[in-house]
Amino acid sequence: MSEDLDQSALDYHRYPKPGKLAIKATKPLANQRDLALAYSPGVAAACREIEQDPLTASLYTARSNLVGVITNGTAVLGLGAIGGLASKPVMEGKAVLFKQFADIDVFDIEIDERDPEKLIETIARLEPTFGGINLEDIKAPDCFIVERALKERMKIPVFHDDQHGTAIVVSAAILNGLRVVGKDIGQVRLVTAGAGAAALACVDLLVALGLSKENVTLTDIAGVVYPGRLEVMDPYKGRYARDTEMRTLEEAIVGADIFLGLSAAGVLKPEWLIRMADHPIVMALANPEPEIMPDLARAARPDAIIATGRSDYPNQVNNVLCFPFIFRGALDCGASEINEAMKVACVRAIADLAMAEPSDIVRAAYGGDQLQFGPEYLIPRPFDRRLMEHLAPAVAQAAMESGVATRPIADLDAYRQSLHTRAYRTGMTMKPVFDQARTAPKRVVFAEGEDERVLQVAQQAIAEGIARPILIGRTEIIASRLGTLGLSIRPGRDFDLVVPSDNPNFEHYWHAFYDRVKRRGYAPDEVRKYIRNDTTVLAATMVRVGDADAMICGIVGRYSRHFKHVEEVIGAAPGVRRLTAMSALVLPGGPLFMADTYVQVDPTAEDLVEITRLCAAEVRCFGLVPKVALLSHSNFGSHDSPAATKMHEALRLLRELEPELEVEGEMHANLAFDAAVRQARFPESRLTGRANLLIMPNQDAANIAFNLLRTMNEGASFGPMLLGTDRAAHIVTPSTSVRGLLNMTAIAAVQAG
Ligand SMILES: NC(=O)C1=CN([C@@H]2O[C@H](COP(=O)(O)OP(=O)(O)OC[C@H]3O[C@@H](n4cnc5c(N)ncnc54)[C@H](OP(=O)(O)O)[C@@H]3O)[C@@H](O)[C@H]2O)C=CC1
Ligand SMILES: CC(=O)C(=O)O
Ligand SMILES: [Mg+2]
Repeated sequence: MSEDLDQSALDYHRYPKPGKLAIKATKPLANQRDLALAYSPGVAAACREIEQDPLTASLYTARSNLVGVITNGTAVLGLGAIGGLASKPVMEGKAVLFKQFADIDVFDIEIDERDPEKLIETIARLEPTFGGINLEDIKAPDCFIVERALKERMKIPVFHDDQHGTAIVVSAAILNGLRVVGKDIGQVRLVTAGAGAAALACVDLLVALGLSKENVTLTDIAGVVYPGRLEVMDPYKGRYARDTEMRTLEEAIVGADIFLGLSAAGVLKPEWLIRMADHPIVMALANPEPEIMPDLARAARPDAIIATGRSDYPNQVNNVLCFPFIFRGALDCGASEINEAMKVACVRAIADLAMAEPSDIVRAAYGGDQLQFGPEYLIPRPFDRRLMEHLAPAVAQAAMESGVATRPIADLDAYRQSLHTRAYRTGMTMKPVFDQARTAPKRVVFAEGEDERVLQVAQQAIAEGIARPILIGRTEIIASRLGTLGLSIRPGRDFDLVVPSDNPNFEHYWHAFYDRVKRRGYAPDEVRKYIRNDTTVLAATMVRVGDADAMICGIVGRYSRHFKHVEEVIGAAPGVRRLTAMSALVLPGGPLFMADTYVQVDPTAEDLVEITRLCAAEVRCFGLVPKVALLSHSNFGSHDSPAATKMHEALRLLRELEPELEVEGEMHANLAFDAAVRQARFPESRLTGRANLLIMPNQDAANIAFNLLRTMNEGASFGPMLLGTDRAAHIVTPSTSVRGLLNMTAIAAVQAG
């Protein structure tokens, strides 16, 4: 790992609060009454119910959505037995993945105990706390003993992620790899590097899926596992001992179709690859350094299909693709265990999803990457938001069919639909935008380049690879603030610096600005002053003449002042009548966009149509299908005030101009979110589910609603995004945070592309 990545990782873990997790209350506790309900005496009612019927724990406590990620720190990634305390960042990390990918809550538990029997005793006693147990990074063969004993003793799913999570993802990748190369699982020969937790579970599952046991050769630190071997042996490896003269991986790999590495860095030599069968599958999955780097493997065997556990190469085979989603399905149907049928269902669902036609939404989420099933795309990517709705129902169905579901799901289609909605509210709103920005980083100029938030964002934007920042400001101020903040970026090397008082392009810029505003009452002298003193004018002019691709201003001063200059210098794109501002919130129900929050005070019906179309196009950049509600005090024609009539007229025009757009109105705000009430009130509604874009009748309504929601919810907000401009330009507000500014940088960079 580079020193830079190390330092960034340390900062990530340390600031603004140490660690990656916190506990959040889900019920109000604001007054004496709340206290009486949450705690004594009210809480006793919930206790009594559970005492009488233990299944009601899923109704009155968080247990049914709570997983324990439990380790003793004896085989942490490829780092070895580093102990419970040092393993805590990994376990907190697993917890965050559970939450972000599948909305599952986790307590990470690190236990200082190496004796398997004592470990079993400790974990078994935690059953009242959890809906499921995810064992992590416990060394082989202890992990087999611990898992088997806990499965027997506990009535909740116990799942050793390094074994089964890995095995499920590896099996999906191998099944699909064999499809690509046209080989039959019953015929192929597989050789492993590693005979520990992950490797043995992979081989077990592959054998269950049709791999012939006779075609498997295990190798580990002592070479080939054969009958009678004494060195580092255990009965678990012994099950695959092969009667052969071969003693080394170098010998065993000759003629093999599949190499499965779950061992250590650099174990596989390129020259050995040459002796594998045609079109070999090479899975080098040791973390963080694989058994062979993909470039070396590719050079030795151009016909190979190659996978690693890393995110920086194609075909990332990592258990993160499995554990959040298999637990989602298991928890939702109250499964008492995760059995073989559920694992196989998960394998098939992962494999099938990779072969499904990628939607435009998924393509957008990966910056337009070609996600076509083939040698470089064997299994879905971890950020594929379809994973939860495909995998969890398949797992739940298998649990029900195999009789282990204590709370069977009556309507799987409705369940699938609810997961679809859930997948879009798990904090990944900005992901598609960042991915798109990364594909072709743009030059983004910041008018307030001396601001500390801008300096931090500049460093992060460079690290994220989303933009090349241009900062407007004074050399010495920026240098001193970079020092105070401990930031490593430097002008010239990492970003460009434009000093207004010493600007070599001064002549060029003031002429360009003058050209734009000479008919707006500006005199040449005044224009020169603006270019020297007003950094918003300077930034906008740079974008206008092509010296920057996008701009961000507004951290200091009023929105209206910045807007005036941006409108003068950059103006509207051809075909756009008026600019508009859209703001966004990330709410528990998913992202919510609103317009016009800052620019158009009282838009006409025609203006509202343009606002809706500009905003809907922007919503698509977030990988979302726009669902638009035109809001009003009137409900489907219940009032005929001018404000209600213009919303009604806007809908009529939108139906003509954008018949494909899912838009409905005019309606009360609650109907935008509550599909059932909407359907009862107006059965012909063309809006389905929850609206994600609210178009308000005027700026007062939009701005007030946005600020109310922003204050009352803890969720992130971003924007305002200025839409309809001829070049990408955004005016943020003085209260913007570093994260908000970084988001706007990514949005600006994407628009500039
Ligand atoms: N991509 C993914 O999703 C996952 C990757 N992994 C990675 O797989 C590796 C193994 O993990 P896990 O099974 O949990 O750990 P274990 O400790 O249970 O097993 C490690 C195995 O690798 C063998 N081994 C170690 N060093 C060498 C070497 N130099 N040459 C040959 N064999 C070697 C060990 O041999 P011996 O038995 O003789 O000691 C043992 O069989 C780790 O790097 C881990 O990060 C694990 C889980 C998921
Ligand atoms: C990915 C994982 O769980 C491991 O490497 O241990
Ligand atoms: Mg692990």
